[in-house]
Amino acid sequence: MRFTKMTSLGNDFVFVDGIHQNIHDPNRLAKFVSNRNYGVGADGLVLICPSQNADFRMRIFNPDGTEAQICGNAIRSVGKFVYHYGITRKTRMRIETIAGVKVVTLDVKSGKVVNITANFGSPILEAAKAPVITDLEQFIDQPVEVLDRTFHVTAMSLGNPHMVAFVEDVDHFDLEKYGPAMEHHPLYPERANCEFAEILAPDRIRFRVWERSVGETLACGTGSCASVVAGVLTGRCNRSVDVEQKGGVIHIEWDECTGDLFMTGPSTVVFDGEFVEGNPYEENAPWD
Ligand SMILES: N[C@H](CCC[C@H](N)C(=O)O)C(=O)O
Repeated sequence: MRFTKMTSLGNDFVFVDGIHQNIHDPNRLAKFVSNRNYGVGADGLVLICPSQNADFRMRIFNPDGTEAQICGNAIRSVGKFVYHYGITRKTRMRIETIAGVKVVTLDVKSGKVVNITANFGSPILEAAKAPVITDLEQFIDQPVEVLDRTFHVTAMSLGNPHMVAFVEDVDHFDLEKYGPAMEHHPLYPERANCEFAEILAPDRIRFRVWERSVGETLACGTGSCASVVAGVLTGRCNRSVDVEQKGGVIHIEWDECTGDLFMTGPSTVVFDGEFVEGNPYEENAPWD
């Protein structure tokens, strides 16, 4: 089985072409490839599959084997992957996910994909669909007690669940302490990807993320969108924002007319390879 390692701002994934290869039990494969000691090492596994109603279908699995609905950095990387490996000549394509079909556009210069834009559509602000357990219709800037602190939280779905809290001095924020407690907070029946964000300027945000089923990652695409949406809804930022993360900067635009969220940034093909002795389906394996 061949695979490709790609990274988008340090949010790294193992990509497997499921169009030309037959992949069984991707949940288990995800645990194996993601393991940084026994496997390749990644924030998850991405399968590129044929689609009935779009150009391609993407499936994304977390390192614990659970399947997520969508991933912002991975879907942009899928756009680069299919072009880079000549699976398509299109520079604008529709990619199906559990969270719906998203349009991905490639910026190609001298045959190289330099930037990729994904349109995520509108964020889902209805609390019941975020999902958050509350009587409120929307969960915006609401006080939430976590351990010994109260955060003001905005919850939404980008296809996957997010919560955003604004903090001061995010670089010194104790993410290891509050991240897991927030991810597993009883408010979120499906848990949540948690973004702790600092406003640097109306057009510049810096955030750190504690991802559901992963922990801290260097960047999160859907989390960048969620941070800007929360910033706009609470009057903290503009609709066109550069979003800094540990792994780099991504640009987010939230279109006022259509409500669509656009994310633009790079993705790198690091290497490709072939599994030799690793057996992803081994019983009682150390990566379980
Ligand atoms: N890193 C991703 C999100 C992965 C989501 C996953 N951790 C979950 O929803 O369970 C991104 O760039 O949007």
